[in-house]
Amino acid sequence: MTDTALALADLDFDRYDHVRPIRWTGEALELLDQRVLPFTVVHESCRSSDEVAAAIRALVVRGAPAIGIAAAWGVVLAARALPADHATDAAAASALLEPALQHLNAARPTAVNLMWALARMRRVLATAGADWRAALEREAQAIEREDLAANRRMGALGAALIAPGSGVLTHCNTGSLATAGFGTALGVIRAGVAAGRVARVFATETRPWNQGARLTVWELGQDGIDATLIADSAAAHLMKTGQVQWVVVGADRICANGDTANKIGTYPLAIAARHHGLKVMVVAPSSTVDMATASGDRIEIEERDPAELLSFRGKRVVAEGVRAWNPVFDVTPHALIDAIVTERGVVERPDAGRMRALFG
Ligand SMILES: CSC[C@H]1O[C@H](OP(=O)(O)O)[C@H](O)[C@@H]1O
Repeated sequence: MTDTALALADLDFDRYDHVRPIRWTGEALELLDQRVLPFTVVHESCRSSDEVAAAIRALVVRGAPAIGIAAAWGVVLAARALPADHATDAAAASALLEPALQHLNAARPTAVNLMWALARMRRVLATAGADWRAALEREAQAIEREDLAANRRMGALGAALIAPGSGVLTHCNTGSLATAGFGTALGVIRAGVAAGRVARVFATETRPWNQGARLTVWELGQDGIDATLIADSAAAHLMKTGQVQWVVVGADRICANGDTANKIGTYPLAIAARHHGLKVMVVAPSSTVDMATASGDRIEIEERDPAELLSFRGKRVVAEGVRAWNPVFDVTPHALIDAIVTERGVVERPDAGRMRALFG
């Protein structure tokens, strides 16, 4: 039974939301450039859907929910770029905007939140009246608002699973930087710390892009939450010491049977956790659940430029002529996951039947 007494009634959410990756100004989409955090805080201003697609592709904005939100605003920018007299109704606009939506959709292949957000914007175009431009803006605002509410609820639900005095290991960045705020797995950690259940936080560096080393420990530090950084390769050794009881991670796509695609390195963490008797919690909003994909072997795993492995901040760190392979996600089988926490509820020991019971 999941205790929702951790409904965070007394949690000061503003204390936990210092960074916001996305800000709509009414004219442009301001994106916190995560490529240069934590030492440089600079925003990239996107004034077209193509600029948003390029920013998603380049990881200016990253994190499954955040790229869905950014893409939704990209559709708003594309609509604003249509000459006022050019598309008089939603049907005409839908046809004219489709190339922009397809370009946004192609920015990154693994996080289903991107496709989910664009499908919501298409539904608006298919049903809106003469005020379709305003309807698109309202939908992008709703997607962002719903994500923040989902993260706060998941924080409560996930923290309730963690016994007081526990240690938690997290991977990649799943915080305010990857969402509309508060975070998914980091939201559970924030709630767990606030509720006195999480006593120790460890974060992996998360090679090669170092989301953990550059983003997670910085983001938690903004909240005054003490986190210990470890090398990815130290995770199993840490588990052996008994300092952690949970591995808590996010997701980019959760399949109909509970198989979960997440940042590369999640799969070996789950294997090591099972070997050492730790539990694995996946935390993601229902916008990350893809019931149309039966199992993890059908997920397209993004492979990025090998230069992300061969160089660091533009400086080559490997001898010339060396080849690299750079898949940036892997799939954790549902059998290695103890709980999938969503805003609709918790699926414990996920399998196809238990996923269907919650997601239909
Ligand atoms: C709540 S973020 C979910 C997910 O997205 C991250 O990937 P990336 O940094 O490449 O966008 C990572 O896999 C997180 O767990």
